[in-house]
Amino acid sequence: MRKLIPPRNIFLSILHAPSSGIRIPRRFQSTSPPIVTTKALPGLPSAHLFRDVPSLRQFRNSLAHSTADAPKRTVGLVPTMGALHAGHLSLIRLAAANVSDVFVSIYVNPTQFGVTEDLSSYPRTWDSDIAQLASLDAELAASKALGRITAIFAPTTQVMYPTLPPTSEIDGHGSFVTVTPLATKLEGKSRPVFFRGVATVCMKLFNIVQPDSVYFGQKDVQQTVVLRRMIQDFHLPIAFRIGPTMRESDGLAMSSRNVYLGKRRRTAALALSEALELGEMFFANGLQSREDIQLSAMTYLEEKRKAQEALAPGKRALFKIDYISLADPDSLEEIDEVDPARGAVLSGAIIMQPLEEQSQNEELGMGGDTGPVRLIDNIILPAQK
Ligand SMILES: Nc1ncnc2c1ncn2[C@@H]1O[C@H](COP(=O)(O)OP(=O)(O)OP(=O)(O)O)[C@@H](O)[C@H]1O
Ligand SMILES: CC(C)(CO)[C@@H](O)C(=O)[O-]
Ligand code: BAL
Repeated sequence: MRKLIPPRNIFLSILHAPSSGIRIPRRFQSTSPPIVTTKALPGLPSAHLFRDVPSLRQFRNSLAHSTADAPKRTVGLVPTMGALHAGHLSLIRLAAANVSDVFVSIYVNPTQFGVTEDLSSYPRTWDSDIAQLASLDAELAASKALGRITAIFAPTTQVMYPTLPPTSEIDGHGSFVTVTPLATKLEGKSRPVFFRGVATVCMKLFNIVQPDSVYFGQKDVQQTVVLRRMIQDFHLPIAFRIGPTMRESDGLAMSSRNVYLGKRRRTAALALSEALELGEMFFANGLQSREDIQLSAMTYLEEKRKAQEALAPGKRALFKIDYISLADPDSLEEIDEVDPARGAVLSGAIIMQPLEEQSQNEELGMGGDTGPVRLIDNIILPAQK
């Protein structure tokens, strides 16, 4: 069985990276994909795999100039951490509707994981990722979409952090992008280095790829707010696009981390999307106060939590509630009343606890439901037109 939280002493295991002389802790080393510079991928006839910056830049530059028989091409970047699912694919489809060349990055960025978080066990599913991209690219070709997947960027950590080993320590050294106070709210309260890591790696990806547009999912709403602010504040000439949250048929937001949920935890986890839907329903019926929206959602979620607590250990899936927030869509400040001209973001986070007792033949998730799993979700309460 895999443990989700790496033991602290993993930091004692330091490996030597011979080509640079930089010592990179094992937890920051990439295990997959194969080390190559650029090569064609099976099932992806128009795509190249890049693992370093110069080769990708060369390819990117070749797209920047029109020739007598070909117009200038446009590049859209979809950053991911792999373990692809329909949410990621929807962003690639959105990109392909807007640009000629879709670049997909697959990189599990160490600096956005806190020292006790699930970096070492984060799902890495390279073969399945490539198979899904191949089938999507065939779909794009058949549908005559504007764009195709033409580059997959899967850098190593040495490529992404060329001078200093990356750090997840709050006071660690390195070149970082910080976006405050946005990054300190909500997710940032529980994951203090998270948005520093996200903003830093996205700045690197944007500098390397130089995309015309970038595509992010609504599911990670605070990430979109932080990155949009970063693009604005640093005058990056990039269009920022957000794709809607893709959900399972029962409403659970798709997430790479859902693979850790066996049937019992997955069923209990629905409480989060249901609570947000309840708040949304009140808003849709004309209610605008925090009490009517945030408090109703919170009360519903708390009742569901207590209902699990009341069950026997072999039957229940305990979870902790981190927050239910009703916030302004740009500042993420908590609000008492939704301003109809601005709308609001209703968001939440819960932490599914490990199962205490498992029954025989129980359907378990990856890792045997032995580690905590953080789940987030949100619903946009739209501004009135
Ligand atoms: N359900 C979804 N619908 C739409 N976009 C999504 C969904 N889930 C993730 N994305 C987007 O895909 C991009 C890459 O996300 P990432 O690789 O971290 O996957 P993830 O499912 O969010 O993983 P995690 O479980 O770590 O949160 C992000 O822009 C993210 O918002
Ligand atoms: C944007 C991102 C790829 C940066 O590592 C990651 O935070 C994600 O997948 O949402
Ligand atoms: N989708 C955000 C990546 C993370 O939770 O680390």
